[in-house]
Amino acid sequence: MTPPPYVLSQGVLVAIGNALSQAFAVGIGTSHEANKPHHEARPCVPSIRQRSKAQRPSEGHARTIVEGRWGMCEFTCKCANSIQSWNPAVLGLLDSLPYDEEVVVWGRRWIVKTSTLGERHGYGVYACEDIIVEDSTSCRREGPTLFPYGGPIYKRRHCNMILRQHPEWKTFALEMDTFAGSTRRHSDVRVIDGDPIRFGNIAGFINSTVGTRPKRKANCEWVFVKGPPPAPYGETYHEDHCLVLATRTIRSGDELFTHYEWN
Ligand SMILES: C[S@@+](CC[C@H](N)C(=O)[O-])C[C@H]1O[C@@H](n2cnc3c(N)ncnc32)[C@H](O)[C@@H]1O
Repeated sequence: MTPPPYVLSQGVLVAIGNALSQAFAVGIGTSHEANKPHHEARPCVPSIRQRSKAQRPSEGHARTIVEGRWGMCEFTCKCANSIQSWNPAVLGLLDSLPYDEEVVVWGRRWIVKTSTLGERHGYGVYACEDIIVEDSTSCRREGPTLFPYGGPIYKRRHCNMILRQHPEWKTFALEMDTFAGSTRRHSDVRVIDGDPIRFGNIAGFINSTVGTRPKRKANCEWVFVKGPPPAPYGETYHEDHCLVLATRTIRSGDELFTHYEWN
């Protein structure tokens, strides 16, 4: 015998309809917000970039630091044909760096303002919180990570060409492969264009101890590290990179200094 067709009352149908429409609305995130005017809508979920600005990198990350010395480079060359674009967010840097205003980079607070060296030497980077280095003599290269030295990477020969056209960029170019044992040819050595204005590279505002009076002591150092940066930055940036590490305890209000030839 054929079973009778299953008949639902109108009340049951309405109840099911309401339940379905509610479930669907929750699924697309509009249930109780749907009737609000547009400007009251909640902000969207933070992007990786927003999160990375506020997050301090994991210190447990094993670093393979390559011994060597890095310095700003001087260039001469002919002409440029390819200038790379670069997104500061891939290394957790800010799009732009305001002066005289606190910013958070890699989970620490900093301010960029006129250097203690004096106005004619431009800006410097100051800590807005204490950064403790436990044993500054024996752990020099194990100090806390401050932030990366970021920007588009060029081979030296291409950078030479570009800097010929833009001589104002040269003070921020950092050579990566200058350590003993590097097998790269001179012209293939990689150079980071770390212009802080164009690329949010806060490290580009760090001044040198060289020639300072009274003599400034270096409290940080940039190092070349094989492989990606510590989490969460390694998720989007997979290459070798340069980091700025604290080498001595830095107190809130101290200006960062490292040793590099700039003249
Ligand atoms: C990487 S930038 C540092 C940020 C720079 N003060 C600025 O505002 O752009 C290097 C330049 O800063 C200046 N500078 C860095 N260290 C210095 C020092 N010890 N004495 C004088 N000027 C210095 C020089 O003009 C140098 O070319």
